[in-house]
Amino acid sequence: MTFETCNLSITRDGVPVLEGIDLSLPPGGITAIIGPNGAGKSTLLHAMAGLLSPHAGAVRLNGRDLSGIQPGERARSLALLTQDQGVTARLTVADLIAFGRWPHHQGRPGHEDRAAVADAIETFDLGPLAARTLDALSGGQRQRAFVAMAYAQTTPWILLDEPLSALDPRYAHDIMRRLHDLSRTGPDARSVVIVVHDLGVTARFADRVIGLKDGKLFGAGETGDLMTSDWLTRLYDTPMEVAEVGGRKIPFAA
Ligand SMILES: Nc1ncnc2c1ncn2[C@@H]1O[C@H](COP(=O)(O)OP(=O)(O)OP(=O)(O)O)[C@@H](O)[C@H]1O
Repeated sequence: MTFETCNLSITRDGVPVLEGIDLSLPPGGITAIIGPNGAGKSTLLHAMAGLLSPHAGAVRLNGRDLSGIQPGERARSLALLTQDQGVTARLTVADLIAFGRWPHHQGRPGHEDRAAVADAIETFDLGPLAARTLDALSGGQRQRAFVAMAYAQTTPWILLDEPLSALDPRYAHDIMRRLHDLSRTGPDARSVVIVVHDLGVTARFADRVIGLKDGKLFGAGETGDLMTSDWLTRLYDTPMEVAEVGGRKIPFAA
């Protein structure tokens, strides 16, 4: 199942924020969307999820225009985790994750739904926290629960808008490692698209990178090919270096 944007342009409040974005994402692996603040990363993710209608161009899932896919089928094809989920803090972790199954059961959960919730709780190591309410979790634990909710939707595509913000390195790496594992496990592998600011995490875990700048596609390709000081310096308009430590590339602002 490929995800494409064809000459995608998005206007918000009459102002163009994305222009002529052409992308083709193959299934599997992690794709990181990076770029300066205000470049249009969240806008692109929301457009890919069908929450913003294109001003021009199209988003295509497996060759089909997203606008022609019914909401139920869309919800079974892709899960979007936005920055502001707006759910009540009194919800338990297990209820939150079960909530993600709604498009599948519409209020009448069955065996498959319960199995998906149990799998998400196990995959994201949330067993000891399952009965806790969201307001009784640390920021990192809460983020993990939200990512698990997206995972429990068992969609081929998982779109995550800055799920690592406010996480310390241990939690950030923990979530990325889990996403990395589930994006390459055979026929059930999920395809993950993630908006991220942490370039260290990107260099380490992303298979592909999409760079956005001023609402335009700055570049897209294999992470190893793009993570160079020259490309990052031009993307961020600030001097960037890429150090190599223990065989790993570590980008940083010089
Ligand atoms: N709801 C909205 N209404 C109008 N304009 C918006 C809205 N949301 C975002 N924008 C504008 O669209 C542009 C792109 O914003 P977007 O949030 O997609 O960027 P971003 O790359 O995700 O930024 P950041 O890294 O700061 O989160 C910005 O100029 C922003 O002001």
